[in-house]
Amino acid sequence: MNEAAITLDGWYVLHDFRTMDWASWKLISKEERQEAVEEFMAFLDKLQQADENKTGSHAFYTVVGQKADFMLMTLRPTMDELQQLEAEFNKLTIADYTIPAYSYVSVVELSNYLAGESNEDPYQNPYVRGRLYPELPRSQYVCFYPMDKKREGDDNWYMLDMDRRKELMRSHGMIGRGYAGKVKQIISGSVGFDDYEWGVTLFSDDVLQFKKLVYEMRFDEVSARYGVFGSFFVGTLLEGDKKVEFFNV
Ligand code: VOV
Repeated sequence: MNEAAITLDGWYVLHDFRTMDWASWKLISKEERQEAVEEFMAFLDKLQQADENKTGSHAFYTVVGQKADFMLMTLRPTMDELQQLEAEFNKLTIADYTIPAYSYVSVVELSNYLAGESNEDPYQNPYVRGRLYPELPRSQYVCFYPMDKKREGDDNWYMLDMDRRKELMRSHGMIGRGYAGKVKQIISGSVGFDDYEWGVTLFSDDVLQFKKLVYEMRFDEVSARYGVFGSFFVGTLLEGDKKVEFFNV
């Protein structure tokens, strides 16, 4: 049997994509809308509190295009907490005016492909902890897509031996490194949790860097031969006054 990579697993992640039912939203009174927005803002403040206490993290972005209107991404130490947050959101008045568009369930993951030999407990390493329990940045743009590694005929990632996969991942990492400081990536594993094997979430202040990075990776063997991709979502940060303005009609 082939050797599975050993993963380090961090916070659980829910990407929740919603479309606004603007027609229904316009039918209620201005006061009712204001109350619903205030209630939602209080919910977002509570999420922000968790970010500050480092007991979780979240990101709130619009989505450009017809796939959804906004994305709420939440990270928590347990799947149970994610479920509770999702239920809490669904019970808010604003949720009555949203239509579920897409969701993705995963857990932040680091593999051992490029890890050196060490006797220390990686879960105690501050760098590793920063990656597994990330404080999501407030970058201007987000990009999310799910992906698989192919299992077809001769192109089967899961039939490659460990050394070959290490070699390929090294090349992948080298391309990624060229985007240091420009794009922050969060890779979350979703085998057994959702329809694809990983969720890829990218953050940047320059939206064009998503296109450049994803395009450059397409030529790298890991993506060129083995990458299978789901839908792409791209959006802009909702922060400060923009959060409330978004719901103005
Ligand atoms: C911003 C750039 C960037 C950088 C620096 C980077 C580096 C690295 C390293 C060093 C490693 C391996 C160790 C680990 O950390 O797990 C990975 C791992 C992974 N990556 Fe990556 N990746 C990036 C970016 C990046 C992108 C844009 C994509 C999407 C691919 C594309 O074609 O659209 C991606 C995918 C992945 C996946 C699915 C995995 C897990 C694969 C597995 O089989 O386990 N990744 N990645």
